[in-house]
Amino acid sequence: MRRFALSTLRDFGMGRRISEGKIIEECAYLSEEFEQQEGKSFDNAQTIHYAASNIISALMFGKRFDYKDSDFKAMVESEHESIRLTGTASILIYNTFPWLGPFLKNWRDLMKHAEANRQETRNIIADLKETLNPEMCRCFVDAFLTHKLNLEESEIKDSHYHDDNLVYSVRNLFAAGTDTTGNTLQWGLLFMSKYPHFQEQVQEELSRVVGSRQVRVDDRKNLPYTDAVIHETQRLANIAPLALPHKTSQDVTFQGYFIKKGTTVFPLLTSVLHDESEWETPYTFNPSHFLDKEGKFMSRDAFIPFSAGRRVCPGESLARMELFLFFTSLLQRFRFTPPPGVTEDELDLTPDVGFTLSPSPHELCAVSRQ
Ligand code: HEM
Repeated sequence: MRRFALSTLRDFGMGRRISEGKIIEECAYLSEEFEQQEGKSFDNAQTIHYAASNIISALMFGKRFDYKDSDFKAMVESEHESIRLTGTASILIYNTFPWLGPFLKNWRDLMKHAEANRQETRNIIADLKETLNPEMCRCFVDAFLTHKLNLEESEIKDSHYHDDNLVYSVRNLFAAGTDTTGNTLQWGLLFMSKYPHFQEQVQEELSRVVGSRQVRVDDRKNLPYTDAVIHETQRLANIAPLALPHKTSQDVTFQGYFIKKGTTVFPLLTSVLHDESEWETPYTFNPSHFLDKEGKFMSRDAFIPFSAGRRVCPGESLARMELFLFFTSLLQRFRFTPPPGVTEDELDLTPDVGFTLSPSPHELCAVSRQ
């Protein structure tokens, strides 16, 4: 999937087309939803996932969805549930003994969610096919279909560009791009509520450097403290602890261990992101991990939440742009606090374990700063 999906993304120009503007527009919708809570405590998980999902939707389908659209909500929630199920013990056992699948409730639920999501994707693709104009590419689906038409006209057979692969690619990108960014942003707001002195420093820097205007990607270089807080959020939250399974393409000896060609390998990102020999306080939220003595931003080799090498996350630059703009826009507008009657110490950082790590269900207040 990776090779042709990436070349389609390149044809479509992921970085260029999903402009900063689209994310900024989504920041406004997200802030509006938060504003409507009038400072009362609420669970921000769904709204944040809808916002992240809309960026992928704009890329895949050329449009965003209303947060109240029931088909869209069902699709995002079903994707979230699928990722949770993928990390359950029974599905991990199924991965080793696939014949067990039909006997496992989680496997049957996972298949149900997967089929529902594929069907919803087929419906959206059918609408886009009806209005396809090869001269005017609106989105990833258009780029894929146009490439497919060109191959058919040149009578090239056996290509990867067929309908099933389009559905699977869209689903993979949708799943990979929603929960990851959404969970990270949720962690960021939870850390800010738990550690208000870090939140105040971010807000002080934002007020001093940007003021009340909209933050732009270009501002990042002038916001070292905020950048460090976002990096530290990704490091400590460690939302993709197992990355994705890889397979060795040849026999290899690694740190004295022989690994046979064709062995499935999980690159444990936790072992790097929480490595005691790399980080001064590996288990504590500490933005200084990314700041030098003069307070300038400092990158670290052991910061690999997007993994590394040839299979590094292809959505990294998009995700980094999203995290920066969503996080700064929200902190400019709101102060995040625990619900009334709950102390900062009582905010629980135990993750909800699925294939990704999301914060356990919780509520926060978003108190308007204006
Ligand atoms: C905070 C956000 C994100 C994090 C932490 C993250 C992290 C990762 C990691 C660790 C992997 C596994 C790499 C490996 O195999 O070693 C991965 C793969 C992937 N990511 Fe992301 N990701 C994020 C956002 C995104 C976004 C926004 C997209 C969508 C454009 C995306 C698309 C993908 C895809 C398609 C793969 C699979 C690539 C393959 O099969 O080789 N990710 N991501």
